[in-house]
Amino acid sequence: MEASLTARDRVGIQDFVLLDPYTSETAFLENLRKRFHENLIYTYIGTLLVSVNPYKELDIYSKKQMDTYMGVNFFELPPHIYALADNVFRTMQSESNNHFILISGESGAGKTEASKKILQFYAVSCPSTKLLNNVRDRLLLSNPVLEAFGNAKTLKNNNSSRFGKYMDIQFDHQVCLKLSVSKQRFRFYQGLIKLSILHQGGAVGGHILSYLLEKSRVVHQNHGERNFHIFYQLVEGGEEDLLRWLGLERNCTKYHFLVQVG
Ligand SMILES: Nc1ncnc2c1ncn2[C@@H]1O[C@H](COP(=O)(O)OP(=O)(O)OP(=O)(O)O)[C@@H](O)[C@H]1O
Repeated sequence: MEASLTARDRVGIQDFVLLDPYTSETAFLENLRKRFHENLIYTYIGTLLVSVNPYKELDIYSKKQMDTYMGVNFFELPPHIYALADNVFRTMQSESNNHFILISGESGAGKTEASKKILQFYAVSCPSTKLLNNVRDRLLLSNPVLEAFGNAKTLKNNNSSRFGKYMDIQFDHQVCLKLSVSKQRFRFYQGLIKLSILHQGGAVGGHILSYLLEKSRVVHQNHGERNFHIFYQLVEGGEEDLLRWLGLERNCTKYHFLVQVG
């Protein structure tokens, strides 16, 4: 596997545990900056993964990349969220106990995207049966719906999650994957992914629980922020019959609660 590491992958230090001086915040940030300039957004601190939001599409989430990280020892390849996801999954299987992935960071740091990348990785790498694919598809496809009703533009993030989310997928006879994304106050947000082994077998099902929805946003948005996406999607994209039935006009500016944007 060493052969697949390029000179670019070796920019800076891949694992902060090896950073010298390891207590220096300046050296820490300089290492992150150096790697970020090469579009290397991931760096380890041991088994912890530090991610810097690139705010642009990087070609690092392809099926090929997923295949590369499947079943490979954690430190053999450059740091990646797929390496972390794969490591947790395999450790869970070998140890037959529960594991968690905790995702935290400030608003706009990329937590929601990270949790989606992990789900996408499991969707490809986990054992597949017809029933399991059904559960997997529902979980993945529910994201746009949940984001429509629970996400909004804020000053820090155009697609900020304004609610907490708990997801639970049970894989038939093999594993049970639990995903919990909880929203905390003061614009700090944490995601928790729990993986737990069930008895050996096929897909069982799953459920999603949402909580702590920022309901006040419906009637009040701070300067420069917006209401939940769904209102704009409805007014701009709803079918004529539906809008007529709801007594709505196709013009967001007609509605006070949708135009509090500065
Ligand atoms: N790995 C990534 N690659 C490319 N763009 C990314 C990545 N992660 C995040 N982004 C960009 O940053 C934006 C904000 O990320 P995200 O919504 O995941 O932040 P968040 O930490 O969940 O924020 P909040 O707490 O406000 O919900 C995304 O809409 C996307 O445009």
